[in-house]
Amino acid sequence: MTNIPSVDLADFLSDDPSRKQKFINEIGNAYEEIGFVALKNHFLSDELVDNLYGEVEKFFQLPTETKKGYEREEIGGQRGYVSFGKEHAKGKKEGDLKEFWHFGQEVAPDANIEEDYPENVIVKELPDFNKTGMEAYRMLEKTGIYVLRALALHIGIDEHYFDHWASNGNSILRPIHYPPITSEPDNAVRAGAHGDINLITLLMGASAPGLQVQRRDGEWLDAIAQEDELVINVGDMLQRHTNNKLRSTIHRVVNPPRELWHTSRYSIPFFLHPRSDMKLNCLDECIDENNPKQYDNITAGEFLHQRLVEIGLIKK
Ligand SMILES: O=C(O)CCC(=O)C(=O)O
Ligand SMILES: [Fe+2]
Repeated sequence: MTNIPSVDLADFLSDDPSRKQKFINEIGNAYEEIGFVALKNHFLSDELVDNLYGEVEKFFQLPTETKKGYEREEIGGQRGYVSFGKEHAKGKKEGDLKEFWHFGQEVAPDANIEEDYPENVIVKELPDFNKTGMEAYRMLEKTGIYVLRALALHIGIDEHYFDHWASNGNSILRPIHYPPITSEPDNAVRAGAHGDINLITLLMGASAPGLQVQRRDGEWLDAIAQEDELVINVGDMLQRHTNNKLRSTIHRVVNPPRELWHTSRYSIPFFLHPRSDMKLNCLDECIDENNPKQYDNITAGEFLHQRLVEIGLIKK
């Protein structure tokens, strides 16, 4: 049982226009309401997911000193390792009870892209870590672009509008380790209530309990997906661009009950970001008399910078 609607990407990819439209309606309605769906028939194979989890668990088991050697504070942790407790939800002072890794975009040399992304950090101890991470990155990016096509049709803009912005975008794959809890955490939680920064998030790992999403009436619901489903939600950039038509739902990861404190939790979100020069200005299609323009104009790059300061990864 899950509290979030389940949708099937095979419907969108079908030759049957009514199945394609069914997918568009289901995901569009879900994103105007709860802001989350569980998606099956994405492009990640079970084998790739298993391999990635294997590599990620091995990485987080490395000695703390080794992991810290992969930390890149000068780029706000946008690549490599970010230590336990460093990131906090916007507006909260206690750090989240998590450590994580960031894989970023790798643009083909002939892609003719001006954007200059920081280099990925290579883990020397684990020969397959980076290769496996980037394979998953590609499959999640591909899945995400199809989801954005469905959303473009739902909004009433060209199906391929987002393709240019999302391909070679500033997306991040973030394997997270929430370690066992060893003492009373007071106000700290595994992940404090937040909205994601980016356009959409594709999450592997919501088959393990902990993730909760906030309904419009304030109620918190457990978001549990099937093993083979990705949980996909709208982030603040897309909410802003669609003038609140699509909802970036607040979510959090709660601490387990005391008898499970000794267990780790792993999850792997893919934060699909556009290129930094994408204008997030509210789309004309989403503005009318009843819903006037709610946000000032801003680019994705400017918005990201603001938020990285607000969550403690960049010092002003
Ligand atoms: O660990 C999870 O299930 C969700 C993590 C999350 O919401 C995030 O990193 O933005
Ligand atoms: Fe999140």
